[in-house]
Amino acid sequence: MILGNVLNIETFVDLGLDPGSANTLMCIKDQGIVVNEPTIVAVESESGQLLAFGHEALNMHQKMHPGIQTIMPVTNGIIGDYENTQKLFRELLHNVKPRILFGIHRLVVSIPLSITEVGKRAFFDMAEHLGAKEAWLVLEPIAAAIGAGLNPFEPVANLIVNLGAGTTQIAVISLGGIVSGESLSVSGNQINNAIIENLREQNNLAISEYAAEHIKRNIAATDRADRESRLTVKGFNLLTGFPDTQEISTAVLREIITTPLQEIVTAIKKCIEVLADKPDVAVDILERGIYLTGGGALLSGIDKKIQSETGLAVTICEEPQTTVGKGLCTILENFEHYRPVLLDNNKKHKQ
Ligand SMILES: Nc1ncnc2c1ncn2[C@@H]1O[C@H](COP(=O)(O)OP(=O)(O)OP(=O)(O)O)[C@@H](O)[C@H]1O
Repeated sequence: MILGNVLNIETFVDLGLDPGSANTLMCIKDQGIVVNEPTIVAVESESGQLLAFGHEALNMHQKMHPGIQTIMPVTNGIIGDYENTQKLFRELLHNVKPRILFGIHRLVVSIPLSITEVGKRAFFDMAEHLGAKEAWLVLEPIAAAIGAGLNPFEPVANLIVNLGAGTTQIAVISLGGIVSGESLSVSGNQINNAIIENLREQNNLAISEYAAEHIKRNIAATDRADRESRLTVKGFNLLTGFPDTQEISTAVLREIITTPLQEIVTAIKKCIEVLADKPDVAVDILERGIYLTGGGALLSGIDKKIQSETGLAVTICEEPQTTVGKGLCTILENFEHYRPVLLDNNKKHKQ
């Protein structure tokens, strides 16, 4: 409830949290996405004191001196560093506008398919530390399906592929559950790593994560989506021991990212192949195709690549990096309707 437009303060809110390996999104019921920041903090190495978070910390990444450390506390969609995740979420919440006066009533967090019971417990503990009265979890592909405007309860199967930074989540969803699913630890980060490793080995050029990200955003997954050209790549020449600039053809760079992309395509195919004993589900997928969500769906030509390898139509969802966040908003706004797809911590919720 808004306390006052003049004060611009909320009392208790229902909050959605999409804690990605690269980006954290938060949404508030009836207000949409209110936070979209990189999942990173910068801390003082000795004391661990927080110096910066989100975009500001990302700008410091890989440019620090030994006195400063940057940490990406969420790994593959699960909490890797509890203390720094908590610091980050607290700061992000503190910056939410309109200000939250008393705290969180209901918190819904998206989690990857591969999460363990310990991983779920970490999110429930985090919710308690953040002062949430109720905590709920939802599998990321289900939140993505809802965000894409699909009805997860329908007796019709939908194939969702969420291409994040740390994981690729592939799921066939029908009747509110996962018919066939796979959580692959090959996604945007692994494509960047392939670029970094190949240029180091083949060109003796050491480049930053930032440079690899820039390259990836300027090449395509298939030659049919790419206009052949050359990219200027700056880095450190390991032979001369000096900074260096090299012109590298997009065809060569595209070849470098083929291996991780092929692993993603193979995993999608496997998820479809296990449907041999469920022909009706397979027919639904044939008719409806594949829905791509997550920031990785923005890789130029990835739809064409998956389409040519699977023979299925591929739809890239609008603003795919926010599809899960949009799904969380929809869940908060229709909580009782979506409750069957949510997991709680089996504790009695505080009144
Ligand atoms: N234009 C683009 N071309 C290619 N890749 C892109 C583009 N824009 C963003 N990405 C990639 O999208 C990924 C981030 O997507 P997203 O924010 O959905 O991931 P995340 O939710 O943080 O990760 P995860 O779900 O794995 O925990 C990064 O790997 C980034 O490189």
